[in-house]
Amino acid sequence: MTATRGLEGVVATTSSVSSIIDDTLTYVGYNIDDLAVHASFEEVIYLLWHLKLPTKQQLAEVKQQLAENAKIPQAVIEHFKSYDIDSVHPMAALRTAVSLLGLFDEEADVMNPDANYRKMIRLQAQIPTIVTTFARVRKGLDPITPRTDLTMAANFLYTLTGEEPSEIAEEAFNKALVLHADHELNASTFTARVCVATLSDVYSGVTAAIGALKGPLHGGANEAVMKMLTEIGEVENAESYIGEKLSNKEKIMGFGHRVYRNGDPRAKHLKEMSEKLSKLTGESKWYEMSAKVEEIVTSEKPLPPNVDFYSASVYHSLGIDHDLFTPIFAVSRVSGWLAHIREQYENNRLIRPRADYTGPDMQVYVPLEQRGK
Ligand SMILES: CC(=O)SCCNC(=O)CCNC(=O)[C@H](O)C(C)(C)COP(=O)(O)OP(=O)(O)OC[C@H]1O[C@@H](n2cnc3c(N)ncnc32)[C@H](O)[C@@H]1OP(=O)(O)O
Ligand SMILES: O=C([O-])CC(=O)C(=O)O
Repeated sequence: MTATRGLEGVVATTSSVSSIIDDTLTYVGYNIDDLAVHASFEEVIYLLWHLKLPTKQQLAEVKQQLAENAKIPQAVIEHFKSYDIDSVHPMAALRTAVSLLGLFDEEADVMNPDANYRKMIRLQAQIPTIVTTFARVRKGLDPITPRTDLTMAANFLYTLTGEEPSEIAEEAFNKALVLHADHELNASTFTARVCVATLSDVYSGVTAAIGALKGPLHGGANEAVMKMLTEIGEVENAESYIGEKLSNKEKIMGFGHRVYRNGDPRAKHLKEMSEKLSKLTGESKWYEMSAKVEEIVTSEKPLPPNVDFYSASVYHSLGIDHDLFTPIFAVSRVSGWLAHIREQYENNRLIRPRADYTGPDMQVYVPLEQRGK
């Protein structure tokens, strides 16, 4: 048995949800470039869960179901007030809150497809509310109940800030949600599938996935990109900052990808949005600095930007706190996790690979009292 480090190139499942072939990303066969320009996030949710685009009526129904289920239990809000909220990363809070949600769901362990679908709606609807409620509670502000007449993109920004977003802010946020929704067998989706393949419940699968998304080699990279841009500070510092990192063999956050070789097709849409928004806010330096970093990195190494790189300046321009960037990734990606969880249940087999043992062999047991200090 020989191990493939990081399972690179290993095909671990079949899936009809999304594909990456020759650097082209599709959701159920629809090119991400079309979806980014034309689709609402709600349409994408329906597409990923039903493997077809909704009719007008189906879209209206799913929107209504999501809107009606967006309120979170008061106990989750009280829970946010029960610890030192300023010392907690919102991804850790989200991971725990989603697990907690499961305790208030009478159907948490009911495993039939209809009950699972109702849980999918509840999780998709409530995760955005958890994120914005956490963000407000830690600022000493009252949580805002989501409105039933707003899109999911608008509702997120509304429940975060208390103000209805501008058209351009809603458009940018919707596009970000569409672009992050699913991505074949990425680390967090794989985690979700491994978890539910034991026939564990949907809440366990999503909680596990949030834990995997949190890391800076995956979803956590968008916050790390913003940290880097903040450290660079001004466009003219980019050259020396990046040069030093590269010569120290340090990773540049937001660059590189396990699957894409010629670039992440999502990045150009976020780059365009980043430029548009940073001009609009009069703070063009974040876009300019990002573009400069891209120019420097790509001239040194064959490492194009990934989805996390320009999403950082997009969210910053929308006035969002930097540590909420990865939770926003989860707000979108939960749609993909749930689609994969559903697919896993439909054709389940336990996921249990092998390890190539490299530890010591033929050891002789020494009694405790003979082992020295
Ligand atoms: C939504 C997402 O999850 S997108 C990815 C988000 N993560 C990041 O942006 C973090 C930065 N990027 C990375 O760490 C990597 O490119 C990953 C994790 C995305 C992909 O990793 P892998 O396919 O395992 O590549 P691996 O880490 O083995 O790197 C291969 C080589 O490229 C280099 N490399 C890869 N990414 C980078 C980077 N961002 N900056 C500098 N060098 C890099 C590595 O140092 C390594 O060089 P070596 O062969 O000389 O040792
Ligand atoms: O697919 C991956 O490895 C990471 C990624 O880009 C994503 O999850 O969107």
